[in-house]
Amino acid sequence: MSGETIFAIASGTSRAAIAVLRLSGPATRLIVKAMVRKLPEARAATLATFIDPASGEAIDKGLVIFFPGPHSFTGEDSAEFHIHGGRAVVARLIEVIGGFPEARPAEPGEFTRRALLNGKMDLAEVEGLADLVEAETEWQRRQALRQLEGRLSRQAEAWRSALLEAAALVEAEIDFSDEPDVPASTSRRIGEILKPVLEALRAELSAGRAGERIREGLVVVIAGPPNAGKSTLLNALARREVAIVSAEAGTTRDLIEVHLDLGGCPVTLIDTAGLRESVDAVEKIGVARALERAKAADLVLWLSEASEPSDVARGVEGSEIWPIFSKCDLAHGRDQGRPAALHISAETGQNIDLLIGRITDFARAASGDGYAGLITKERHRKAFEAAAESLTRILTNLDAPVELIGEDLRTASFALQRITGSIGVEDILSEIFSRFCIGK
Ligand SMILES: Nc1nc2c(ncn2[C@@H]2O[C@H](COP(=O)(O)OP(=O)(O)OP(=O)(O)O)[C@@H](O)[C@H]2O)c(=O)[nH]1
Ligand SMILES: [K+]
Ligand SMILES: [Mg+2]
Repeated sequence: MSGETIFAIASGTSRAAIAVLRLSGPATRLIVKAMVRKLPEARAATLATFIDPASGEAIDKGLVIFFPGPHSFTGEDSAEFHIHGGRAVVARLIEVIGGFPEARPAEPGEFTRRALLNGKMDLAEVEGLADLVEAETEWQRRQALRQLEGRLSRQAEAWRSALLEAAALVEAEIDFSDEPDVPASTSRRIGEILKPVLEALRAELSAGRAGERIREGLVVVIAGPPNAGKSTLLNALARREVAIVSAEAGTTRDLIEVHLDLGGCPVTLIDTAGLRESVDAVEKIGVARALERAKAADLVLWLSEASEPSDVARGVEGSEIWPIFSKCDLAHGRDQGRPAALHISAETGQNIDLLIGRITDFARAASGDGYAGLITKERHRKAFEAAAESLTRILTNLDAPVELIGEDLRTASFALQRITGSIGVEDILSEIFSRFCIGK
């Protein structure tokens, strides 16, 4: 694989002042030299005229940076061309580089894949990088950067070396002792080594899904009867006209999503079709989708007009549901005496900021107030749980036969190794790299 030299525009496809083309692989030196006449100093941004080696014609003037392997992102020779971002410039450069028989366009995430294969990054760090590229809020950015910088990896490795230390004691017993039982001093020492690891694992697991919530964002669904003002509320919360509003019941059919950043906390707000028994085939589908999303939501804003009997959350039991009364600017909306619920008007803006404040508080609490623990994905949690389970078994029965202790140590160690990807990662790799963009 590393016999091939790959290239891609790493700066996205939209028009911009500057575009960055990335190149990595053994033919990098040859291509750079051919295009700027001489190999530039390593790792220094160098002004150069890029030429088409076939005709000698200038393509553009810009910066070239050469990163000799192994001290590069991918671990192999690589380079960046910073060119003007015009479509014709980019197209010509791609054409010329693609004309080298040694070079081919990169697959999504292929630069990072090479970094992983060349040991420049481990799996948890790659996940952090993918999350950083996708981060939309400050909390997501910070969490992703911590993982990219190796915080999760280092901790998993530290725990694993403690397990190896315990395993060495167990091995010594198996090799050198004829006794079926572990001497008390050895099992005490094993307990001393493993107890803090188990406690730390349990502390991490006690944060629930906070890290995953930060990564994925909280889902808040606006649901309720037709014409309650759901789409109007979505627009008010998003502060732009996202959904169509009309006096006609049954306006919204599809799910309409907006991404909000509530104090750093990512929230996906979803407007849905008004819930009613409909004979219209399309509206029926809309109602079914609305119910499905509401059931899976972290929070449902159940909106209805104060003048109407509130038919709270039919069919969405199970989620956290807040009854909210709309159109409180209308006279009949006010005198209903429903103090428990929030009365809002998207028309006048009454209590909209209060509602945003409450959703923000809910979202922040549900995602652990910014969370700074290690678990950001279900697979991390599964691995921690598996390790904790094996360690619990050992610590509750330190007098067990050494072979059993050894077996549990191996299981725990494997679980932790899956975090950094030193074993059993093929299934996870394709999932991760399918999310990467071209040029990363
Ligand atoms: N007076 C007043 N009218 C409102 C308010 N919110 C919405 N409306 C009106 O109520 C009507 C229905 O609003 P929509 O936002 O389309 O209601 P919806 O719940 O999305 O309706 P469906 O998508 O059809 O289920 C429109 O005519 C809005 O202008 C409000 O706070 N005050
Ligand atoms: K409507
Ligand atoms: Mg609507």
